Amino acid sequence: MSTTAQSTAPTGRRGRTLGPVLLDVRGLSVDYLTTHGPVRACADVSLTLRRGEILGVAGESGSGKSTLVTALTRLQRPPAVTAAGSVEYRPVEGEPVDLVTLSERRLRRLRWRDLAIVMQSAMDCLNPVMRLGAQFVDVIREHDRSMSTRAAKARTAELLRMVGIPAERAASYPHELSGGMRQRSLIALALACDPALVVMDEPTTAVDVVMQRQILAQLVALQQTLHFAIVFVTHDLSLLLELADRIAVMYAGRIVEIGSAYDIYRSPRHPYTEGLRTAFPPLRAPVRRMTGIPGAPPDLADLPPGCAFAPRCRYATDDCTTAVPALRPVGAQHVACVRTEEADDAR
Ligand SMILES: Nc1ncnc2c1ncn2[C@@H]1O[C@H](COP(=O)(O)OP(=O)(O)OP(=O)(O)O)[C@@H](O)[C@H]1O
Repeated sequence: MSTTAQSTAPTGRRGRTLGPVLLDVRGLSVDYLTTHGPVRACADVSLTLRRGEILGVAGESGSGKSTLVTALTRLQRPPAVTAAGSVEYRPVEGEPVDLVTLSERRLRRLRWRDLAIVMQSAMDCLNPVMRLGAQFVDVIREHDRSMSTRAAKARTAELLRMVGIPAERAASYPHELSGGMRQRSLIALALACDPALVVMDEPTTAVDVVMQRQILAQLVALQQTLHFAIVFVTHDLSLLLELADRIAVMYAGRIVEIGSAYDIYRSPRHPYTEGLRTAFPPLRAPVRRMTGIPGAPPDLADLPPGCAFAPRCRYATDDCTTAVPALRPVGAQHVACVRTEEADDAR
């Protein structure tokens, strides 16, 4: 059965009006084909993303966040294969397309111009032997052949300035920039062709906390001006509580809770979300002792029966081991837990 988590809310945080649905993901499953058989790292994920919305994806290391977003953008590499599901992308003009089955040629046309991705490590994405500006000009001109090199250079300067990098740094090689500048230049590059969707996989893990906050503040400001949608992946729930309109929490390859950042902050309904929230308290919350979630995430090749979180869950009973719980509406969120109501009483 497909687990569905639709957003019907027309407004996001800060009272922003969200546009129509941009991405409609249905029953997406991704397997890693290993010598011991397939390992499902993304299981039956369904979600929608609206124009201008920021969706955060949170979860511990190994929960399947990167697998999900690389499958969304069709950037997964063997041994990963999309085993089931669809990713419907609805452009402003033209018919919706399923990114899972779209031809490589049509997909190439969508990249950068419709969907752009910012990965964890700028060094893996930037060409080390090419000056920064030349890399921008290449991307800009590949998608707009009518633009002169001169105009593309002017656009590069504008993009760099947008993220607080002096335009003359276009002449630098990536290794001549600080880590923060490299990450910011990747964000600028992602915005080069004015995409409707930017997917970001831990885009600030390589920089220190102060730089991280600066980059995120800049990102929010840009997003409010340019209105692109963001799927933002991180293990740090506190960061998403500040940034995202909605948050999807992943555990063992599944979405276990999805809801508005406000609701997830105020009243997490899945015991795993509750644990994550305690492990990553909101930045502005009073200081208190941080506690991790006891135990470790399961081996995806050897999942426990029923709810994969049950062995670590303080509310678990035998009921939890009979079947994988489906996402269901609980209050304002969707939660995959059969014990939510009982856990609420115990909280
Ligand atoms: N190349 C691979 N071969 C086999 N299994 C893999 C491979 N890459 C990932 N996996 C499996 O997929 C799971 C999810 O990995 P993924 O990188 O999507 O998690 P993540 O939540 O993004 O973690 P992180 O925060 O560490 O990047 C891993 O725990 C592992 O079991």
